[in-house]
Amino acid sequence: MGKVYITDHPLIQHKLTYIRDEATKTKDFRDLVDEVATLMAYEITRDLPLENIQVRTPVATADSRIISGRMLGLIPILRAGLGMVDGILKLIPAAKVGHIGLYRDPNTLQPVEYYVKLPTDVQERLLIVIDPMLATGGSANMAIEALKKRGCTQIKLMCLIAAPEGIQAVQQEHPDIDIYVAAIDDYLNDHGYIVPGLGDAGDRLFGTK
Ligand SMILES: O=P(O)(O)OC[C@H]1O[C@H](OP(=O)(O)OP(=O)(O)O)[C@H](O)[C@@H]1O
Ligand SMILES: O=c1cc[nH]c(=O)[nH]1
Ligand SMILES: [Mg+2]
Repeated sequence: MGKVYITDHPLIQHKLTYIRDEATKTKDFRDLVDEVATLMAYEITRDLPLENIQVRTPVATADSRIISGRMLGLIPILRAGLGMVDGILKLIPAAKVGHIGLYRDPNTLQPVEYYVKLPTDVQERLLIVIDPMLATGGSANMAIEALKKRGCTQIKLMCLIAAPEGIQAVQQEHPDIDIYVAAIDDYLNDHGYIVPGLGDAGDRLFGTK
């Protein structure tokens, strides 16, 4: 079974409070999501392998370490996942970015795929699927499935807020996937929104409501 990591660093929790606050306006919301994504990237890359190298300092030769040729790929689920991409790229600028466009049908709550564009070498990369919200888990499951269908085997999932239902759905369908979240909330309401959550992440990021 994949593990669930709650990134409960005080800075992340502090910023998440203002992300949730309905009084937080679009610009601040976007900046905060960007900052939390950077902080979560620090946690999600914790197990990257290192290799020893020597580097010449102005004084002497230092036995030192660098990340061992691990190629990463960021896979934001459109739209809301886009809000976390730049924050992660600040720490991992060499990562390539693939996009999976999904929207959730408001009546059935089922995800509908409308766009997929991935790096050509996506199968060789360690992939981080990014979406602020893991609600029913339908969108994350469809995105992970789209990657597996194309031969990808190393996949992690990063979300800001998850519902218990979403975590369970991903664990059931993709038991090999580790999930990183800043918070696990209480439940889903009748409209499939996470309670207490933060509302509609895409609308709050892009000011579309
Ligand atoms: O776990 P689920 O029940 O599938 O719900 C989560 C999805 O819903 C939201 O996207 P939305 O459909 O609102 O699209 P948007 O990002 O374009 O607003 C969110 O960003 C997730 O992708
Ligand atoms: O609470 C939710 C659930 C799905 N999508 C969102 O943006 N928010
Ligand atoms: Mg939305």
